[in-house]
Amino acid sequence: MKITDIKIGSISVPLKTPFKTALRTVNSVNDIIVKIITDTGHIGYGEAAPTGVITGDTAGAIIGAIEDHIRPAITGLDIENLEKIMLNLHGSIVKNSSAKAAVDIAVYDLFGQLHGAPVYKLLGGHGKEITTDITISVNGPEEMAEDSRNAVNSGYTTLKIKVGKDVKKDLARMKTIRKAVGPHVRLRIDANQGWTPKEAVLTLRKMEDAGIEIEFVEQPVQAHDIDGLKHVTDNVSIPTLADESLFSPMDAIRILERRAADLINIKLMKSGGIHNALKITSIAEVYGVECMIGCMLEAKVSVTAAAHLGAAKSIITRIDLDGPVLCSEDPVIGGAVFNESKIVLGDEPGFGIHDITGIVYRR
Ligand SMILES: C[C@H](N)C(=O)N[C@@H](CCC(=O)O)C(=O)O
Ligand SMILES: [Mg+2]
Repeated sequence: MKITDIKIGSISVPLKTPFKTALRTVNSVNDIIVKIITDTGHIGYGEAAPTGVITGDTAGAIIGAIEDHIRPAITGLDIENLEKIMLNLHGSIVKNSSAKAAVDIAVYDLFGQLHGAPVYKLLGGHGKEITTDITISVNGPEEMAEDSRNAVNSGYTTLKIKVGKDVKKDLARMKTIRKAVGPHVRLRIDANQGWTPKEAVLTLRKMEDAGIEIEFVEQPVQAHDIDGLKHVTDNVSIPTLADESLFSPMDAIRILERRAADLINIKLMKSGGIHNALKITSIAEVYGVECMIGCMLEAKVSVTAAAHLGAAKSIITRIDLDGPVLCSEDPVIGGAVFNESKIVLGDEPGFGIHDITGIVYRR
């Protein structure tokens, strides 16, 4: 099963409601799709999310990285030799983790098809059903409380609350939401780098003092500020989780060796795909640190791939794969079934993706 071509296209899917974080406001998922074609007629699908404010990757840069660097480096290689493909993929260009993720996902889709098995079984096979949280966008306290109540009524037992925009309002946001949903709903918060280390400690301590139970705080401070992240970790009881600070396996070693965070968030768009994400899970196992598997604003191709990884590895104990349920349409035929908080993986080989509607390929 040799790679003969990589086609590149794009999809645009409107969101149900605007997605708002401390970093950006978005109304639709506009992602790059790759389709790897083999000499045996098999097709592997992948997806890249151009999340410039987090990865630095834009749509144009993703297309350029694949066309000018990745495609020439892996065309002609046999899917049987996954190791060689991954060496060439990751050696073809530095950074560009989203472009690498899209191609890595499509290659794993083909690897599963080659072996006649769903990818989660090839990666460890821990389980085939997982439960995701849902994100509550950052807005005024009352609007967030209403969104939280609606999510709980739809069956979500864990909410990921976006904060970090206008620090003075964050305590009010959390008090109002906790009151609205009651004591039994799990609340995790994501500041998306919106606080200084001092603001983070002060705000989180106020939340602790107010008796607001919080599962963990995600990325309280700027991505590069590992000292600041450690300062928060050392000075509040709420566990911290590194997101934007941790892209690569080397980042994982640096953060875990210093005990700068209590938990880590793996995203295929940051790690450059499953190959490196597996290295991060192994590092986390060595340090005994549990992981979350997360996503950017992504549609069902790449989130299905992330779900297979999340289902395969027992060190991944938390799931933030709500991209597809935030979308108002699903252009992907096949893949995992996303039914609100429940994600069920199929038994078809690879990722079980059959087609994507409304896609325009470049060549
Ligand atoms: C969509 C997911 N729940 C999420 O919040 N992901 C990111 C932000 C993604 C984006 O801006 O596209 C996160 O920070 O965890
Ligand atoms: Mg985050």
